[in-house]
Amino acid sequence: MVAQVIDGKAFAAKVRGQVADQVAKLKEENGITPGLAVVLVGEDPASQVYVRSKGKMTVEVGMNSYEHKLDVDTSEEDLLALIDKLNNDPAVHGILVQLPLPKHLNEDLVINSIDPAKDVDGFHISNVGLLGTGQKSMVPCTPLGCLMMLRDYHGSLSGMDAVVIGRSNIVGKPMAQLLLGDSCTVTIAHSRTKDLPDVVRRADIVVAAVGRPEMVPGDWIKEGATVIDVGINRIERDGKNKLVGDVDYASASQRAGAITPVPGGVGPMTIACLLANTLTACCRANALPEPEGLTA
Ligand SMILES: NC(=O)C1=CN([C@@H]2O[C@H](COP(=O)(O)OP(=O)(O)OC[C@H]3O[C@@H](n4cnc5c(N)ncnc54)[C@H](OP(=O)(O)O)[C@@H]3O)[C@@H](O)[C@H]2O)C=CC1
Ligand SMILES: Nc1nc(=O)c2c([nH]1)NC[C@@H]1CN(c3ccc(C(=O)N[C@@H](CCC(=O)O)C(=O)O)cc3)C=[N+]21
Repeated sequence: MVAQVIDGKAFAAKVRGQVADQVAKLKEENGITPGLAVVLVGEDPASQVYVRSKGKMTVEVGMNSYEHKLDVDTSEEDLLALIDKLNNDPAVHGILVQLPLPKHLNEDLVINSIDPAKDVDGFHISNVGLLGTGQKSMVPCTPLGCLMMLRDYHGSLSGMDAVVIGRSNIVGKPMAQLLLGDSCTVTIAHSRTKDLPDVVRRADIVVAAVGRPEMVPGDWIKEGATVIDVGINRIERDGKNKLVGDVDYASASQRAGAITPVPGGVGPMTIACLLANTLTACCRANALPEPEGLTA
């Protein structure tokens, strides 16, 4: 079997188009422009690339983008003061603090100081709790993007066996919650999982969020399964820098029914969902109806 490629890049462009339409409507009918503030501490090159790309796409859909670049040795006090300012700024509907933060900053403390209503990453404990109890929340962008692609491809996910490899707070755990919410039978695998190949072989849906280049080979994939590859790994091959996922695409695409590529799969959907979340936050802040099809 040769897998159908799930084109995250094209899907993301469609989602951004929907967001742009809604933003135009908000401006015209309500005189409101959604605003997204992105905070970057330090000069990690990969983070700088993402932040630039987020800023560009924010402006492209008609939103205001506020970038705050702080020195690598910024104190916790100063960072918290900035977040407080953004929490109280009515022009800012979404706040994203780029992770990882430099070691001297307490990530949990920083994230939990963001107003949950503006927490477009969905990382605040209050949003995590709301998601876990099936209540309306801000849903983390990467898992939301994966869910949108799965729903688009399958329609209903009800009753499917899903295996999520990885249990991080930003991808694995919220992904598992969303799949459970769509009535999958969910297994969360991690570095201590016994017989990982056998666990993965049972899955109708495999979501790989590990951070290990091409660690999932094709022969772990059940014939016809859907594979969502979250991994973003930079490697050197044949003297060239390459971006590869956590799944060995060449072999997995010979067995899967559908698969997301890297690049051009989950990554672009993450940014599209960040914009969708900012729009949702803006609508909620103004007691306006929420955009349809852009939330979980
Ligand atoms: N496309 C996108 O938009 C995004 C992509 N990413 C990418 O996704 C990947 C995962 O990110 P993130 O969740 O933040 O990573 P973390 O490092 O926080 O988590 C990795 C998880 O993988 C598990 N793991 C590690 N080694 C193995 C192994 N050999 N077998 C099984 N499980 C293992 C770990 O288990 P344990 O808990 O036991 O240590 C952990 O739960 C990275 O490549 C990252 O770059 C991340 C965010 C967004
Ligand atoms: N607070 C916070 N929220 C995040 O959502 C967050 C974060 N911190 N820290 C880093 C990770 C990673 N992440 C990606 C976003 C887009 C692509 C993306 O667009 N990737 C392109 C390729 C980009 C390239 O060429 O480097 C693709 O896969 O096609 C990848 C990764 C968001 N993250």
